Amino acid sequence: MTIDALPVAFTEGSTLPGGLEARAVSAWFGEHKVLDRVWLQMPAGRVTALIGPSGCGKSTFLRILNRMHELVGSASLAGEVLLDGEDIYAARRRLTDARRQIGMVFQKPNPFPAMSIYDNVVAGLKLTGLRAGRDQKDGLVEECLTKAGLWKEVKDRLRKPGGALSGGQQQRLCIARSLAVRPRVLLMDEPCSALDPTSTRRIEETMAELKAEVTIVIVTHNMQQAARVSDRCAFFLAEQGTPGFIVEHGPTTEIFDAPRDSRTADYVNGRFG
Ligand SMILES: Nc1ncnc2c1ncn2[C@@H]1O[C@H](COP(=O)(O)OP(=O)(O)OP(=O)(O)O)[C@@H](O)[C@H]1O
Repeated sequence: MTIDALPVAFTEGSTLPGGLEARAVSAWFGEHKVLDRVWLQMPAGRVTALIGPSGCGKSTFLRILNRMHELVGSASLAGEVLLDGEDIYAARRRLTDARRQIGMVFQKPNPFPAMSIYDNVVAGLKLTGLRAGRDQKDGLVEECLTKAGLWKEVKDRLRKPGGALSGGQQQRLCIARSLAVRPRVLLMDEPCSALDPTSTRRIEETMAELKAEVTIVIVTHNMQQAARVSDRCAFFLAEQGTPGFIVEHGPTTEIFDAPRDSRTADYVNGRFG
């Protein structure tokens, strides 16, 4: 497939692609059950934040959403993950398709340090089997670095190594790299926890701009960040050694201002976790 065959942007008023839905997702590491029947809709065009205390299964759930959980030898899961209504775990679906359609940005920026900024952005094309000519690549690099809010800072040094950028710039480079294969969904696992407040703000602005064309699901421990960036929130909890589950989910304003469950109120107000 060539890069041109992939969708670029969506016209206003159209049904946005990129809706993600978890149905009765449970997860195990060996015999240890860490998630119990999680149901969650993550609508297209929205930022969904996964919040909850350490160890309640947020990262595991995020990794299930793009089939990274199965990379761990002892890991197993049950349930379905639907992307635009189709189960990404269906037997006929290829692993590489799920990973291309559902990208991931990690806690610690992980560009290829010796590779140039330019080559970092286009690195995913080869891995996912997409072909692009030189001009297409040039256009793609500018487009993705612009969307990631990095173009102006790096346009005159695209051949410099990715590892020479600041931590915040490296994280935006990783976002640009994820965007280059035109994902429908971007998963972000605590993407700002290693960054200073200014870099954090830049990433949050980038998320606000991106969400119209890429569905975003973010794990964050920072309640102010969840309140600032997300449209919807899901509160996970694992009580006394039991597997993680969702206590409640809904519009972010409701979760923060009028939660139905007292445990949610305690968590978002910093009384535990
Ligand atoms: N590779 C692994 N092997 C075995 N157990 C694991 C593995 N990864 C996570 N776990 C366990 O799964 C449970 C959920 O972990 P997970 O990292 O998903 O939680 P989390 O809510 O994201 O935590 P944190 O907020 O601290 O990142 C924990 O009990 C953890 O110890």
